[in-house]
Amino acid sequence: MEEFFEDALIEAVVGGDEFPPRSLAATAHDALLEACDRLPCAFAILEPDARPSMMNSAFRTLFNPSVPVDAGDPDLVRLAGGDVRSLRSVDGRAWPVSTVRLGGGRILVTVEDRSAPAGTDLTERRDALTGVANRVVLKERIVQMLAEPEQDRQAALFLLDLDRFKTVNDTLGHAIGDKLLCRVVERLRSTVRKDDLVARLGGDEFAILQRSSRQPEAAKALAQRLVDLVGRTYLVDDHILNIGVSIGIALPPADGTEPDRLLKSADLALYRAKEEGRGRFRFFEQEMDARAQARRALELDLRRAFALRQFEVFYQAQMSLQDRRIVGFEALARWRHPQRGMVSPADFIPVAEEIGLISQIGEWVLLTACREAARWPGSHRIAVNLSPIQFSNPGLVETVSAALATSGLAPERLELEITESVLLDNTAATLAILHRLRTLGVRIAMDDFGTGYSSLGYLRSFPFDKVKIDQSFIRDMPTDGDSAAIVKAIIGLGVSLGISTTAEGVETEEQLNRLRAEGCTDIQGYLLSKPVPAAEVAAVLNRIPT
Ligand SMILES: Nc1nc2c(ncn2[C@@H]2O[C@H](COP(=O)(O)O[C@H]3[C@@H](O)[C@H](n4cnc5c(=O)[nH]c(N)nc54)O[C@@H]3COP(=O)(O)O)[C@@H](O)[C@H]2O)c(=O)[nH]1
Repeated sequence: MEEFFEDALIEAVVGGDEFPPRSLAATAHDALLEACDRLPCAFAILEPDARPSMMNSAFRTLFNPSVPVDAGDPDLVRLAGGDVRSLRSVDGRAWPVSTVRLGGGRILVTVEDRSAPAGTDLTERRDALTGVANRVVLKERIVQMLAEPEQDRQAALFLLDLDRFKTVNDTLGHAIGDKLLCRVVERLRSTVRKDDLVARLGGDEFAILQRSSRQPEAAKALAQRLVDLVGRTYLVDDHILNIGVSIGIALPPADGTEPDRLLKSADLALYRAKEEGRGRFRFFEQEMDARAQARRALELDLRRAFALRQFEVFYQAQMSLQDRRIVGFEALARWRHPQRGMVSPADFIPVAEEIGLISQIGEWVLLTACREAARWPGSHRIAVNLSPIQFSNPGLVETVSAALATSGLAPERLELEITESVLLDNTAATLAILHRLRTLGVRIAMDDFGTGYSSLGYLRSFPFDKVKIDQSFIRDMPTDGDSAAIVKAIIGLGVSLGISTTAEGVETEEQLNRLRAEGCTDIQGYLLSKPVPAAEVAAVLNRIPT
């Protein structure tokens, strides 16, 4: 009874296609279907009129028979009548089958591995978890499709990537993640037509080969349905889960006449869909190829940049509003490339994060900044940015500790800036790392505050030393009432929590005066100084008193 009320409450709050809540019988039914999908054989149960009333995914993948409402699948009718002992799969191969008469005139049809044609293993052709076709089958189908006469070749290749699936897996565990994947597959299957193929390529990546003569309209309609359906709420073992899907679509022959080229085009379109904010679909466009090549060239240059010593660290002053003295500097990475010129970290840091170079760059910036700051006159603080990716590196605390030891910098002079996204994933582990860093004696600042999702909760979860107010609010403060109100609220929060506040991107005296009037403790921005090379730090210190 209690469970009913809880579920009814969830239903009222969330809505979605998985509600009303599933009963125990429905859950058992799900488990049975999942078990059937995992059996090392393909099977179906035929009604007396040869209508398949149940089939596992392997059977559907191989034969794709007419759906239950349609009694007319001729192969199944012949099989039920005992006229044939084999079935032809969608790729044209004949598969020997066994039949067993069940009660009520039903027939159990099974295709087992041992009865597969020579050289073919049923379990090797489908995904073990979800039962749908695997990459091998997908490629075969693409090859077949591309070999068809042009008028029959109308198809669209979809590549799908689930949004936020990793968070579910990481926070709730793989068992829930696996169940969620099976539910996603159910929805994909329910959305496609009989002639379409659903395949799992691994992890949370899926593909659909859609057959329709109405391209691109049919692909667009299916993509819209998929984004809507996959994005609806799921209830898995009492967990309410919300994920989304990003989709890239390639249309043959324009986007590829070879399977690999077609897959690549769909992949580039998927990449663009993710780049544009996820939860959407994109068709491949030729321009994506040029961009991908430019991006590959950037990656190659970035990989070489270390060996060629093209990185530098610039420093931007931070000033106390109480006495207008410099209290510290932020270390900002710079990449000086002989042909590209000075590449902005806004452009290369995300690429470095994606290709796994960020920890190396981050460590180098940290050590360089600590070494240079240790040589400055006075005891100004040095702030260094930490990428969220660096938190998945198990040696982060040791790296910081080694940088302090090697440089001789006093720990209290080092401030590590993290963004809210660090706390988004795997919060318990991240908090443990933050506490260990704090134990070293370093300060921890929350960067770009106000741009994330649940800023207030994060401020409660860890005793930050400083909050940096994102420069977008400072820029808009004089003209936009909402930004001014947000700045005021963040400063007020800092005062109440005893955390200092640094306004980023201060460019005018007007902004400075308003920030001081509101009680902001420090500022950073072009008004004081642009980021400068190490050799010019002394000049900044001479210009602005310390
Ligand atoms: N993980 C790491 N991230 C890094 C590192 N070095 C930089 N970054 C991040 O890259 C983003 C872009 O940095 P950058 O181009 O250096 O821009 C910084 C300032 O130059 C800019 N700024 C400062 N004052 C002003 C101003 O008055 N006007 C204006 N238009 N821009 C200004 O703001 C950036 C400082 O940002 P923040 O770190 O949020 O304080 C940026 O997100 C860097 O964090 C690195 O080593 N690792």
